[in-house]
This record gives sequence, structure tokens and C-alpha cells, in this order.
Amino acid sequence: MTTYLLRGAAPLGGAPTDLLLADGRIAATGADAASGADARTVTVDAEGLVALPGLVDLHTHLREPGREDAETVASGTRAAAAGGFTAVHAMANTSPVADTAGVVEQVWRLGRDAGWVDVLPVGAVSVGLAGTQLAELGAMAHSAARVRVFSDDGHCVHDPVLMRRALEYVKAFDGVIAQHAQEPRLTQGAQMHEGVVSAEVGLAGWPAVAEEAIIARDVLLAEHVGSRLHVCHLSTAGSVEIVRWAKARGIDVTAEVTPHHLLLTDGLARTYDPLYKVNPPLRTAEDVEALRAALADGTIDVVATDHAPHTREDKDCEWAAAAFGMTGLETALPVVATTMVETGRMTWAEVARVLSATPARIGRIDSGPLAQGRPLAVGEPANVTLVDPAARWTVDPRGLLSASTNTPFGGQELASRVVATFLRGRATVLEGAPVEPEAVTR
Ligand SMILES: NC(=O)N[C@@H](CC(=O)O)C(=O)O
Repeated sequence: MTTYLLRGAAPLGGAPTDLLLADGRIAATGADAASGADARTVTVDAEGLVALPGLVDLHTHLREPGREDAETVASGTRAAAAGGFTAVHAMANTSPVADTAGVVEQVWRLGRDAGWVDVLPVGAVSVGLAGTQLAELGAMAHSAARVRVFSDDGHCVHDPVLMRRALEYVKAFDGVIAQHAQEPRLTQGAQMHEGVVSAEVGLAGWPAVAEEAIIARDVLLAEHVGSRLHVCHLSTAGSVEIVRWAKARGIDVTAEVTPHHLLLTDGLARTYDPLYKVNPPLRTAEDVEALRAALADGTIDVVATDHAPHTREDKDCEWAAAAFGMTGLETALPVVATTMVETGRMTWAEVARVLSATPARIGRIDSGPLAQGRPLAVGEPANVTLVDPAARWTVDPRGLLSASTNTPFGGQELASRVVATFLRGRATVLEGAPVEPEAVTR
């Protein structure tokens, strides 16, 4: 197998050094790296680049099985690698729903065979995402896919008894319930954030309280049963306050924010362009500021993409008829760099925390054969992402690799670019372009 010598990379913004990737691991650093190189070694000039541990996404929609016209495991994970990811959690709202050991194993196998990133299937909480009957959580946890994250994402687990049972059940295998916090009655027919802009454009509003009421209930339930709760795509200033309160109380809760909620606001609905229609909706500038502050101070633990590819038929129509969702795997890191690093709110080491180490810990993939996200130390798995922090680029939707083109960032200038990605020492991206995997053996 080819080995790689990354010359002059700065691990987490530290002093530049050399890294030797061999046999799937970081084999050597510093002067030892160059002396360990041999005839199999390809040298990568990494001068001026930041070396991050491979990125881990807690929230990706890969659409397979069922909607392969929007994305497949292969196309979505190829886009993920281009975005610097080495692992993604694949959401359960597929068709059929990933609510059995059979479906999660299928998705896991498709990911393994594609070879771009580790695919960690998320299991549904309820059968068919219907919110009435608990799915086979234990069978999914003990399957080959080793599911640890369970979510009805796209739907809220709104029945408090079902939520309580799910939180209790996953304690047996150290799982976590990732809640899509959306009170269904308060959001019936809702199209966008409820506020000044929704009144102006005449679209049905989605009040912040519909998210906040569920988060408040769930942190109390998590406390009551002593279990682990993760809040998906938190989007309001009020939600931040509730999570801050819960953490101060010692409740085992973590929260994610999406890149689009860190950058975009509900004012974009004035365009009536469904590219900006997403669940939860884009909020106000005050919410965006609260989310950035909460990510910087650790109240929000991770950035997760909520990559939600949709076909032209489902997106290129009038607002009310369009699907909720936007793609995000290939723009996530640049959006975080633009909103958090360029603004001086976070260092690259903190970016590694919110896009790699902490999501790996929440998904319980930070140990064992899928070890991810540890500092780039000798002996650790060689999951490495090289980023050019000085690059600036303008997003061209046609230049992205996802099978769907519903990015809200087309035409936007963003900071930083992924130059290379290595999955267990194998290059999946070099010079910004994907490297097709030969038959993957592991
Ligand atoms: N986030 C989104 O806007 N869409 C998600 C599911 C969802 O509605 O949350 C999708 O699967 O398309």
C-alpha cells in the first residue's frame, strides 16, 4: 500500500512538522517521518496547510435505500470525503426506514464497499418514524453496524412516554437519542421562521417556542431517567439558553448547530427561493449571533451538516410545495472557517473539537477499530484532513460532488479549502480532487 509523507503540515495550528502515514496509522512525525519514507512513499507538500483529524459528521442524509435519485451512499460519501470527512452518521429517514438490524447493516455495508468514509448508520427511534412504537434499538445496537445514535430526524419523537422509554432503553449499550425538536402541533403547515419576515412575505410561521418547548421537556426527561440526549440542529437563542441551563445542572445533553444556521437568516425567504427552505428554518440575525457565541463557548458541542440532498423536482418549485433541506457536506468546513475562524472566535484546534473529536465521542466511535478524531499522534489511525486556511473560493453548485445541487451557498465566497483527506492512511482526496478507491479491503 502507498504510504504518504505530509511535509510541513501544521497539526492543529501548531508548529509545522512532517507526518508519515503508513499501514493505516500515523507512523512517525518530525524528523522520524522523513527517515521512515521508502520507495512506496508519495510526498505531499503540505507547507502552509493545517492538518486536522478527519472530520466526523453526526447528521448526514444519504437517501439510500429509497431515494437514490437524490443521493446514494457512494455519491454522498464521495462528497463527504471532498469536504474533509472520514466518518458520517447516516440518518434513518430512508425508504425503507432504518428501523431494523437488516436495514442498518445494509447501509453500513454500502458505506464499507464504497470506501470513501466510515458510514455509521443512525437507527430510527420508532417503527417507520411513526412515533408510536419503539423500533428494535437493541438489535440495531448489536448488529454489525453497531448503532449508537438513534433518531427519528425529520420527525420529532413527540410522545413523552415513547421518548422516556427510548432514553431508558439506550442506556444498556451507551446509546444516545438525537432528537429533532419540533412540536408538531405548533408547526402544522409551517414554512419558515415565525417573525417579521414571515408576516411580510405571507408564509406560515414556525415559532421558536416549537423547538424550545421540546428541548426543555427532553432535558428534563434525560435528567429524570439519567440518560444521554443529543439535540439535533439547534437553531434559536432560546434553545441555547435551555441547553446552557441543563448543562449547568449536570444533565447529560449535547447539541449541534448546522453550518447554514451559523451563516444564513430568514431574510432570504424574501427571495421565495426554496433553496432556503429548511427544517428547522433559517432564523434571525440575533439567533445566528447566539449560535456563534454558544459554539465558541462550548454550550453547543458540535457542528453537524444536516446534508439533505433533494432532486430538482422536489426543490425547483414553489416554496410551499418544495422539500425542506439543503446540501452541506462540501461547504461545512469553509462555512465554519468563515463564520468562526476568520472572525477570531475559534482556533483551528477548536474547529477540530467541534467537527471531529466531539462528534466522534457523541457517536461513541472514539475507541476500537473505528477510532477517530484523536490528536494526530504516532500510532493513531491515519484519518487526516489537510486544509488550506488561506484559500478563498466562490461556491459553484455545479462543481460540487453531491448528486443533488440544492446548496444555499452558490455564489458565496468562503474561506479555506480541503486539499486532501486520508482514511486510515489511504488518500480519498488529493489536490482537492477525489481519488477513486480501488477495491477496498479491510
Ligand atoms: N433538514 C431538512 O430540512 N430536511 C431533512 C429532514 C428534516 O425535515 O429535518 C431531510 O431529510 O430532507
